[in-house]
Amino acid sequence: MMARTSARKAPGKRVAVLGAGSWGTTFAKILADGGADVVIWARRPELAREIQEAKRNSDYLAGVNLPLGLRATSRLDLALAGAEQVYVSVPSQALRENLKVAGPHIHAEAIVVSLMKGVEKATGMRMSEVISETLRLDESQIAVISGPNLALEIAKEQPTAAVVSSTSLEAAQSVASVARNRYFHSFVNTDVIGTEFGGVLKNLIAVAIGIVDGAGYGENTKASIITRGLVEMTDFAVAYGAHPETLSGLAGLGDLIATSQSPLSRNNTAGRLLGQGYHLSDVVNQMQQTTEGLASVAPILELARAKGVEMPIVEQVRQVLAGTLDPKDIAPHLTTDDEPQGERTMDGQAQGGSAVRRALKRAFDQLRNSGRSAPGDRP
Ligand SMILES: NC(=O)C1=CN([C@@H]2O[C@H](COP(=O)(O)OP(=O)(O)OC[C@H]3O[C@@H](n4cnc5c(N)ncnc54)[C@H](O)[C@@H]3O)[C@@H](O)[C@H]2O)C=CC1
Ligand SMILES: O=C(CO)COP(=O)(O)O
Repeated sequence: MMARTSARKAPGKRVAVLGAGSWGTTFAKILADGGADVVIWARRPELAREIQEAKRNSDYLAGVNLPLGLRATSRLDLALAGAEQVYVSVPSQALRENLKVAGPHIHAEAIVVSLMKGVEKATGMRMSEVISETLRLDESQIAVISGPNLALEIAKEQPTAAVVSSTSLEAAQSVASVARNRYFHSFVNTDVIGTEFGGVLKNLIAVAIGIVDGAGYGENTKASIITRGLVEMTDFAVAYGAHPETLSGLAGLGDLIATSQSPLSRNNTAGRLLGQGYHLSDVVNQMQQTTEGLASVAPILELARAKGVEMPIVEQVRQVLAGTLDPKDIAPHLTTDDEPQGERTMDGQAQGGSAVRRALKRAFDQLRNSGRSAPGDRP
């Protein structure tokens, strides 16, 4: 008689997810559905218990069944023991304090992956920079993931894609091979700056879209802000060393479209409430989940000033937040009146700003000289 071969699958890579909010929990599901052995850390023991025992997270993902193999704990040491990859999804302003506690339990060779889309208010640092500074890891141990990824849609297994970025292509590919399943596809690139800033900046434009929506403007206004917003995003990111192509990819335009159009977006929702005339304090009280865009406006404008980048839309978001601009006046003033009209008034990314033009020229020169394919999202 022929021996039956065992159908049991080899255990997947052991990974940890820190943060059991809507994105952390959804990402844990993505990883577990892709075959990884996942332990998620929740701050609150009762939430860890609910995920562990009922395979539910009713506060953040009502009605979603989580994978049976997903484990949860409120103990960082248990979540991180043996984890080869650590995915972090806490509010950006809380990253540093969380890493200080988690750091000693993270394996020396683990890859730490940021799922977050904010900058640290006090320092203006990107999340990968905070990870690098706090954990003192080699660059090849840090990756970020960004893209059009509204948590609830993905938790319902609606197909989408994202970009895994690391300065080490090998690290990006290693993460992408784990963060991938039948409904979630991970592309890779090595432009960490562009990928991270794409996620941060689209939040600000989504707040602007929400504001004009709430103020009663229609599709032309929103399309104008999305398009000009992309120019601001690209100008800014390129000034900090990003490839312009990244901003036209999933982590830039892709996420901008998803976030600007969806009522599931907290940034868009917060903007809409501001546009309807609610004060910032009321909006903050009403938002029960992380709304990164509200905290990012001030540090991003400061970083923009440091590089001489003009961001008229983001500047007007700041004024609405400060209560010094009536939401009805945010559009269609896509440029300020008291500044000279220069190349900003030209349309199209190639003419949108001198930083973009310089970067495009640099990229084309490099391509001509190297004969390699353009940087960007790769399968
Ligand atoms: N929700 C989404 O659709 C997506 C969110 N993101 C990003 O993921 C990050 C996390 O967002 P969400 O999971 O949506 O937020 P959330 O508000 O749903 O969850 C945040 C989680 O962090 C935990 N946490 C740990 N330390 C904390 C502290 N000191 N203060 C407050 N909360 C603390 C909370 O308990 C909670 O479980 C953000 O940077 C967001 O931009 C990225 C892609 C999609
Ligand atoms: O980043 C997101 C979608 O890609 C989620 O957007 P919000 O944080 O605005 O909900």
